[in-house]
Order: sequence, then structure tokens, then C-alpha cells
Amino acid sequence: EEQEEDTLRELRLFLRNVTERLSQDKRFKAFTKPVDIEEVPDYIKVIRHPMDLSTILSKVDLHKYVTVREFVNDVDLIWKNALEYNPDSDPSDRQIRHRACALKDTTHAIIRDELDEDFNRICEQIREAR
Ligand SMILES: O=C(C1CCC1)N1C[C@@H]2C[C@H]3C[C@@H](O)[C@@H](O)[C@]2(C1)O3
Repeated sequence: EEQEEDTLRELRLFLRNVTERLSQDKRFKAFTKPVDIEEVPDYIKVIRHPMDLSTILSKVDLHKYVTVREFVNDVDLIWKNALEYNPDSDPSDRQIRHRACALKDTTHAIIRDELDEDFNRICEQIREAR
């Protein structure tokens, strides 16, 4: 009903704000766009579910998220893919993994600090009812 659409509109505003803050953070520049398959042809063979912050922002606008949990699952794909594809000891892989861990910790801290528990429960109940 209308109250549900009001809730989902507020969810989208929150998710856009979090996504934009992450995208503006210089540490996370490598996570802002899809990995270039021309530049890295074997990437899609290794990483079955690519994800990036621009794709997440598009999914917000396509109403793909009804809960913060679904959004966080996509952010988790970003950093888990980065850890998996860049496992080596060389400095460039280590820098990517450090930034991947920062993306994980920053996202979870924002959610912990800024997501209201009651609002989250209402979103989860909308998802269960659909
Ligand atoms: O995993 C990633 C991104 C970093 C976080 C997402 N890439 C795979 C390639 C390996 C490494 C060096 C470049 O070849 C560059 O193309 C990539 C992009 O970084």
C-alpha cells in the first residue's frame, strides 16, 4: 500500500546517499566501475558475479532493493571479488585487498551507525510480504 511505497522511497534515498559517499572516497576508486573485460579477459571466468558501485546505484534506481540486507549483499560481492581475484603478495594486490577490507568495514560501520532498527524491520516485513 502507499505507506510501503513511502518506506521504499526513504530506503532508496538512504542507499543512494551511502553509495555516493563510498563512490566519492578516493580509496574506493577501483570499485566504482565494472572491471573492464577487454582489459582483463579472464576476469569473468574467475569471478562469476561481478559487482561495482555504479551498478549498485543503477539497481537502487531500478527498485531492485527492498531491504538494506540486499544492498549490503551486493557491496559484499565487490570486496569479496577483489580479495578473490587479487590474492598475490605483490604490492598492487596487497593495496587492492587493503582497500577491499576498508570498503567492507566502512560500509558495515555506516549501516551500524545510521540505519534505524525499526526502519530496517519494516523493510524486512515488506520483503517477506511480497
Ligand atoms: O579486481 C580488479 C579491480 C580492483 C578491485 C576491482 N581488477 C582486476 C585487474 C587486476 C588488477 C590490475 C589491473 O589489471 C586492473 O585491471 C584490475 C582490475 O586490478
